[in-house]
Amino acid sequence: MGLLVDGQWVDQWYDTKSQGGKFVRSNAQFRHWVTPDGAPGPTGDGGFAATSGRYHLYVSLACPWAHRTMILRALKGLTEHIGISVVHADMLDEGWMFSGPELDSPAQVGDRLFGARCYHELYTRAEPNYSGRVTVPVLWDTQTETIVSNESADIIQMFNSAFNDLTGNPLDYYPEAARADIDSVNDRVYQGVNNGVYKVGFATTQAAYEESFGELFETLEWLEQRLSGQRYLAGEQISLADWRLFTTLIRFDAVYVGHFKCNNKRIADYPNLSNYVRELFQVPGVAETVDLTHIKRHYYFSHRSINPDGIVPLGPVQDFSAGHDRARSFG
Ligand SMILES: N[C@@H](CCC(=O)N[C@@H](CS)C(=O)NCC(=O)O)C(=O)O
Repeated sequence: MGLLVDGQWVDQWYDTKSQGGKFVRSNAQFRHWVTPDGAPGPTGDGGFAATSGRYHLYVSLACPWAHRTMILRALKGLTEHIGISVVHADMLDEGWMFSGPELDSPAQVGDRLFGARCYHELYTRAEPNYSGRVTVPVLWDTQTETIVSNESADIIQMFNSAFNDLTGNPLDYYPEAARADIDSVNDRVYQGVNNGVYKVGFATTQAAYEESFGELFETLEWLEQRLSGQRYLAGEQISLADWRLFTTLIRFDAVYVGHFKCNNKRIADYPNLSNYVRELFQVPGVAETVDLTHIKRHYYFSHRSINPDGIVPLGPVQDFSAGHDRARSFG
C-alpha cells in the first residue's frame, strides 16, 4: 500500500494520526467526461467522444467503487465497446499489481493494453509527475493515452448515457425526474455506508471507530426502513443509487463485519436489505461481476495492519441466488 509522490512510488499506509485517528478519503484527480460528441462534461476537458473500442476500464474485482463501473458496463451493453483489465486481489508494498498467486477464481488478471507489472505505471504514463493515491477504477483513453476519470461516481454516469447512440441501449439509471432524490440518497449512503465501512475499518482510535460505527448502523436502519415502503431506493425503478449501495452490501457479511469490525448486525439480519441485495444480485448480468474470492482475499490478505498474518476466513456460507420477496411485496 502506498502512493505516488512526484511520479515516484512511496510505500506508506494511510495517515490517520494527523486526523485524530480518522480515515479521510482523498478526492479523485482525473475528472474528465466521455460525452456523446466529445463536448466537455461537468468537469475537466472535452475531447472524449463516445466511440467503440477507444476506452478501457481498469478494475479490481475486490473494490466496491470499481464494481459499480463493471455493473453499469454490463447492464448498458458496453462490454464489446469498452475493454477491461483486472488487477490481482493482493495489494501489498507496490500497490495493485497485474499478477500474483493463483486464486480460486475464473477471473483473468493482467494489463491488456501495456502488459505492465504494477498498476501505478498507468498513472505515471498519464502524468509522469503524478502525486497522489493510485486507485481503481480508471477509465483510460487509448487515443490520447491518458486517464479520463478515476472517479467511479462519474464513470457510472458516463456509462449510463454517453454511449447510448452506439449501443442503442435506452435503460436509464439516472432519470432526470428522479435525480434530486437519487443524489440525496447517494450523499447519505456515501457518507454512512460506502465510505462509512472504511471509516469504521481504518479508524485507529476507539473514539473514531465508535463515531463511524454509530453513523454506519444508523444509516443501515434508515435504509432498512426505506426499503420496507418502496422496492428500490429512489422509488419503483432501479437507479444508480441502488447499484452504489449494492456493491457495499454484497461485501458486508463476508468482509466488513469481521475485518472492519462492522459487527452490530449482519445484512442477513435485516429482512428488507437482505432480500433487496438478493434481488439486485439476480438482475441478469450482475452475478458475473461478483467475485467473492477476490473480495475476501483482497481485504484480509492486503491490510496487514488490521490482519497481520493475512489469514482469509473460510466463511460465511451465503446464497445470493436464493429466492427473495421483493416482487411479492411490491410487484
Ligand atoms: N473515489 C474513488 C475511490 C476509489 C478507491 O479508493 N479505490 C480503492 C480500492 S477499493 C483503491 O484503489 N485504493 C488504493 C489506495 O487508496 O491506495 C472512486 O470512487 O473511484
